Amino acid sequence: MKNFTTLKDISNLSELIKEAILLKMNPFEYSEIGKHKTLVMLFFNSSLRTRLSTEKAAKNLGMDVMILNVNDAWNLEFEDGTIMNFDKSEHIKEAAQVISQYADVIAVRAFPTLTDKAKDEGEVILNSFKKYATVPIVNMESATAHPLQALADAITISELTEKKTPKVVLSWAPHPKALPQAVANSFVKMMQDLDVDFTITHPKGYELNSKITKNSPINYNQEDALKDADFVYVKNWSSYNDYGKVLNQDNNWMMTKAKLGNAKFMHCLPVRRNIVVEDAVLDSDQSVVIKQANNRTFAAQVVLKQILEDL
Ligand SMILES: CCC[C@H](NC(=O)CCC(=O)O)C(=O)O
Ligand SMILES: NC(=O)OP(=O)(O)O
Repeated sequence: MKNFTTLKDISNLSELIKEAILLKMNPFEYSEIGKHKTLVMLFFNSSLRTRLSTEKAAKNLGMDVMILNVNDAWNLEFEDGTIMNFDKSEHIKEAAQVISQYADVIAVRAFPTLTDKAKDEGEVILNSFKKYATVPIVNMESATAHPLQALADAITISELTEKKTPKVVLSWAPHPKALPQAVANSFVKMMQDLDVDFTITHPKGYELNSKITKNSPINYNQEDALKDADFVYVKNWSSYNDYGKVLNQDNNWMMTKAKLGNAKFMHCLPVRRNIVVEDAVLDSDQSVVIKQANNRTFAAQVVLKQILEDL
């Protein structure tokens, strides 16, 4: 594996999931493979799970890890040809090459603007690192994708399903802020690659990019969509078509025990209790969010292992 920036970088999903589960059973089996190799993790935005699980994954493989909150360094310019006489001190061309000298692998988190759709869809930050860095790049959530989360989600469903083809529902839920579509996008793409009966449910106006949802069924009636679900994945996202807007905060879309039926509840975390999902769900044995978050380590570890093997 060269880079891990989108789910397209996965050559064999079922094998990757199996390998991740084996790593989970014996996390230090390959603790020599990363010896004298350095992972540099760059955060343009906040994180708890991604930061800690990816560092743990790297260290399980024997890697050294350096972490930089990029906003603590110089303000970076990403446009070519800019006369840099304003608030940007360094161009990505220099920054990416310099960091590449300190790193064997660079991981980047950079959320969308949610105001400039072209810039976000163009994945300017992530693709600038891919263009100017001279080492492999790992996406720790970019403007339109969160592949490490989606891989952990797939591992979780594969481990916990009691059926060959479980019914999986992605349900929108309200949130006080405008959030990215990245997690939802990658989950949709991942479910399209798994043997699941997949449905998306959200209010009108929250359609995700149709180039991603393709022919996955969309049901505007949440209750109907949730019928007989085995896994319910809840996530808020802001409008794609009315880009970055919060059109609806209807708390009738909050996930409740009554709606959940016998399904397992999934969420990438962090989650707003009693806005996105009621306490009773999170505090029940139907919630698998803690197991799901644990699988972030092994999603990152199997990706880093495959990148290290191809260095
Ligand atoms: C893994 C999720 C990261 C991010 N979530 C948030 O920004 C939540 C922020 C909040 O609830 O204040 C998102 O929705 O993409
Ligand atoms: N799920 C996830 O990526 O969590 P963090 O934003 O805490 O990294």
